[in-house]
Amino acid sequence: MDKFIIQGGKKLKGEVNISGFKNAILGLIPATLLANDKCIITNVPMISDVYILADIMKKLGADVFLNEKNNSIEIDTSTVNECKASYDMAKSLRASYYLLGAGLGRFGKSEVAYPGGCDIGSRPIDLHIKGFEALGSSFKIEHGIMHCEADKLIGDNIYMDVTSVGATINIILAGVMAEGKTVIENAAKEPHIVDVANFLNAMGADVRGAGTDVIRINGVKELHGCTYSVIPDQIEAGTYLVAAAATEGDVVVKNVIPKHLESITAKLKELGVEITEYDDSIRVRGNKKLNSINIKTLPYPGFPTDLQQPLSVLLTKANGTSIVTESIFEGRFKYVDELKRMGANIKVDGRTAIIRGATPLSSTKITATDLRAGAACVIAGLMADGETEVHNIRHVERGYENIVDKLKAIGADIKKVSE
Ligand SMILES: CC(=O)N[C@H]1[C@@H](OP(=O)(O)OP(=O)(O)OC[C@H]2O[C@@H](n3ccc(=O)[nH]c3=O)[C@H](O)[C@@H]2O)O[C@H](CO)[C@@H](O)[C@@H]1O
Ligand SMILES: C=C(OP(=O)(O)O)C(=O)O
Repeated sequence: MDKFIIQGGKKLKGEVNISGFKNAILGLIPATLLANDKCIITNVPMISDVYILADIMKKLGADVFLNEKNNSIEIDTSTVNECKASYDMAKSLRASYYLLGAGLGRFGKSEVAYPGGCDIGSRPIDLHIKGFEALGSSFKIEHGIMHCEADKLIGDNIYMDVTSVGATINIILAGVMAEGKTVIENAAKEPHIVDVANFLNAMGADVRGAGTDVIRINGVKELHGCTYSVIPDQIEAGTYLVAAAATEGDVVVKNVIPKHLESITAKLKELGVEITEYDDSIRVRGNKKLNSINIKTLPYPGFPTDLQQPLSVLLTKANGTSIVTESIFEGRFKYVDELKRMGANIKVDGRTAIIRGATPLSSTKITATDLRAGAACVIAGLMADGETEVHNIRHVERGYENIVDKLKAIGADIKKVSE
């Protein structure tokens, strides 16, 4: 098991380059199954979730070449004849459920073990199933394996009563080669949905309206390979913006789409952090005195649940009481116990955390309970006096490419060591 050792109190300064979006590439890789051809994807983040998904594609029979040097992946799925992912293949990541929709779209049949992923609360898939059934698929779970099967997929109108990113992507994957028109109403609008739709369109699909709450798909007979570049990771970018502010630093976060980051930059400005936006970068200058603020996580364009944990750490530095409401995942406050051990004054009541600041954080041993909780722990270590050990960093490595090198390059004192 590896851990991070961080000597806190260093102001971050310089430039950091943002990688491709984890939550987009995790949809794009399963989507390649629909092509029966070769796809080349660039700007791929080299993170453990990508390695695991690439391995699953290999086990399904695809020809996969992951090029770490130029952050690309080539996937030829013409050698795949069926879509069966066992428990051992699917258990370690949530995104394995996209194989259900992609396999159904390509073969009319998919068998995928119930997915794993971060322990951040219940992660139902009823809306995914509702969508597949509307397109004509049957569904059953046997011995932990989900089975979908359709003689023929036929487009339909699907209304989602809860806005779900995963279900929106999965229904698009199943619907692109369905006969006729599929309409998804109350669709999620996250940038990664637009990225998956753009990728599928580059493969010859006809998906319109992604990024709005009505997505219209005109089914096509077949898809072909393409070359495509993943959008920048707005959650990684938001994490570095917060880390810079938390250390009262001065950092330019490069290779971002500022529009995707509006909900976080607006909150940072409200806190009293100086933000300057350029075409594809954002400069953040921290401030010693911060105002307390309230945040509520919401589907895009609201404040993202994935940045709730990193931003909450910064709120321990703000004067007064900040209230954080987590409306997407009920289990996303586990990191609070770690912060309390560092001296934070935080009370959690159900889906709300009340953070009283400003409280300095003092270093100790802390443990990442999930991916973004891990990012929060790293930021806490950067803020604290003395040496902080962050354990269970495999969670962090699921979603942050080269985090140690990137932080070191902007002045952090952080290293990864084996326990
Ligand atoms: C809306 C939202 O912020 N989604 C986030 C969610 O996507 P992810 O796709 O994991 O989660 P969903 O968007 O599907 O879930 C949103 C909400 O819908 C509910 N739900 C979902 C599916 C379903 O079939 N039934 C159901 O009731 C969930 O319990 C949750 O409360 O986690 C990802 C990784 O952290 C983030 O990148 C996404 O931005
Ligand atoms: C929880 C996350 O990832 P996943 O849904 O892949 O578990 C995340 O990206 O914050």
